[in-house]
Amino acid sequence: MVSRILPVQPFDYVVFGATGDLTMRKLLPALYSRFRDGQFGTDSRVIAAARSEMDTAEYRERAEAALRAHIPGHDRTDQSVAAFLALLSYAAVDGAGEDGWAALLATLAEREGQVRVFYLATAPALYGSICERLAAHGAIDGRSRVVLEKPLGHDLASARAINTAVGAVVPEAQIFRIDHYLGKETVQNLLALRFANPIFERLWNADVIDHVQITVAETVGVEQRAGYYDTSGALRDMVQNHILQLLCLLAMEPPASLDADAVRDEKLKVLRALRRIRPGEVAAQSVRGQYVAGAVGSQPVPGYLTELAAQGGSGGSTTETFFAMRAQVDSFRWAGVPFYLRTGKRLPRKVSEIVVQFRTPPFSLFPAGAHGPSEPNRLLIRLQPQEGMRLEMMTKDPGPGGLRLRPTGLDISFEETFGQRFPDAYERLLMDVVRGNQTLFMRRDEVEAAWDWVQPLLDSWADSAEPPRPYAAGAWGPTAAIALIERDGRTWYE
Ligand SMILES: NC(=O)C1=CN([C@@H]2O[C@H](COP(=O)(O)OP(=O)(O)OC[C@H]3O[C@@H](n4cnc5c(N)ncnc54)[C@H](OP(=O)(O)O)[C@@H]3O)[C@@H](O)[C@H]2O)C=CC1
Ligand SMILES: O=C1O[C@H](COP(=O)(O)O)[C@@H](O)[C@H](O)[C@H]1O
Repeated sequence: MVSRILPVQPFDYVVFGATGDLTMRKLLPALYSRFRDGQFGTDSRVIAAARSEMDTAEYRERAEAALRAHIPGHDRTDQSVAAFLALLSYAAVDGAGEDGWAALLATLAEREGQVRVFYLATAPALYGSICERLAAHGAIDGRSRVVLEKPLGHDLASARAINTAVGAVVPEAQIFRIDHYLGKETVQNLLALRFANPIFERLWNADVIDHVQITVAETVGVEQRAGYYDTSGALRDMVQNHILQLLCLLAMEPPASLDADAVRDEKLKVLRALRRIRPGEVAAQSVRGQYVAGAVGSQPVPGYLTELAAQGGSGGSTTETFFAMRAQVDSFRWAGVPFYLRTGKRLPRKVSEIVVQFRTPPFSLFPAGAHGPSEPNRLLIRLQPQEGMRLEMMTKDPGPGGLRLRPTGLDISFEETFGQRFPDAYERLLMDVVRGNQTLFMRRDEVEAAWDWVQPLLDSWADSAEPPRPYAAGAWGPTAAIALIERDGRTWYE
């Protein structure tokens, strides 16, 4: 159980894209978990919308199967599942046309005055047209919120076009651009780590920190999402949003308050301070890769192109499934401190981790060799799995006869410390939308600044005849990714 549940006001949650992968794997389980924990009651409703023709009974069957597949048995009861399913109804609606809107609007009209959330879990190309129709039908009022899934657009121009189309009919204060990484407990903990613990904040600068690494590694391939992934790739799928958000939280100045705009203003400054990559520097500062057949956890797995072909994709895709980069934040605080970023599919382990490596002492009393190994201090922030933190430091190896050092660590496992289930990121975010709290959502200028920074990479790849570098599934990306950091005399933490 999650501690201290603050109930939210009754709502109607309308999910467009309700038959899709995201709804089934994440949104319905998150809503169920919040219902089971008593955060909302039977006076709220979930209205599932997609084009497929089916009735509510059939949708509830699908939803039940999804809950059974994605919520562990010890976290659900037949009674609470049945009570949750009773809140669901289905409306066949075409977000790009006129079919089905009358029935949806009639359902909404049954609860005038209720908070309405319109969650757009569809392709981003539909966001503008769904919002225009919602507005034209009078479904948007001061109590409505619209949630936009990531990645918002395909590049800077399309992101701007979507923001403009949605912004023309929905006020910015009612738009929630979701990045589920911001809903992860360990990501929010970055704020607590930095700003509730002065010992760290005083060290959080270029005088003390040598470099920062952000790794978001996955063992899975493209799963059943090849159609989406092949048009996206690692840069759009993971870096433009999740990894840049992590970088912002690590690098930003202390906000004046936890007010949504105060936090988002500081993140925006980081995005704007990120050094733009010039076309001639792309190859030296970044590496893109694509996996070929290999083995992950001793299981043989096919290459990306084979997985793509199995889902009807055509050969010769140059979509990157791995990306690494040396980024630089041009500010007083971070001058000269590289931020090494990497993410990929079919890597050896699923791990999301931040490594803050501190500088070595200006003079060593313990030269390496004579006194055992010499390792720099590092703060490891494990976002998932085994969430926690570890401060790596040198200690004296116990025993007589000389003074030898040994690397040891101060470890905090969040699971052991708090002894409770960590809610899925979507649980927190879905309820924040109902509350109208935008702190953990991205503002228009933030999203566009992030696209603005990645755009030169996208342009350079589009102009280049060079394909991504191959790497065997189960390796840490192409060898060029190792060279990227080792050229600087540093090494990836593994
Ligand atoms: N899946 C994931 O893990 C993640 C997904 N996302 C984002 O979430 C969004 C949805 O992704 P995902 O669930 O994977 O996609 P899917 O392709 O699995 O689902 C798309 C959904 O949109 C519906 N849809 C398509 N066209 C229309 C239309 N004209 N009107 C109404 N509904 C329509 C489809 O149903 P039907 O065909 O019946 O209309 C289906 O329910 C995307 O923007 C994606 O980038 C973000 C993070 C993770
Ligand atoms: O947004 C996405 O994130 C997932 C990884 O999320 P995590 O919470 O499991 O770390 C990724 O698999 C997917 O491709 C991407 O769209």
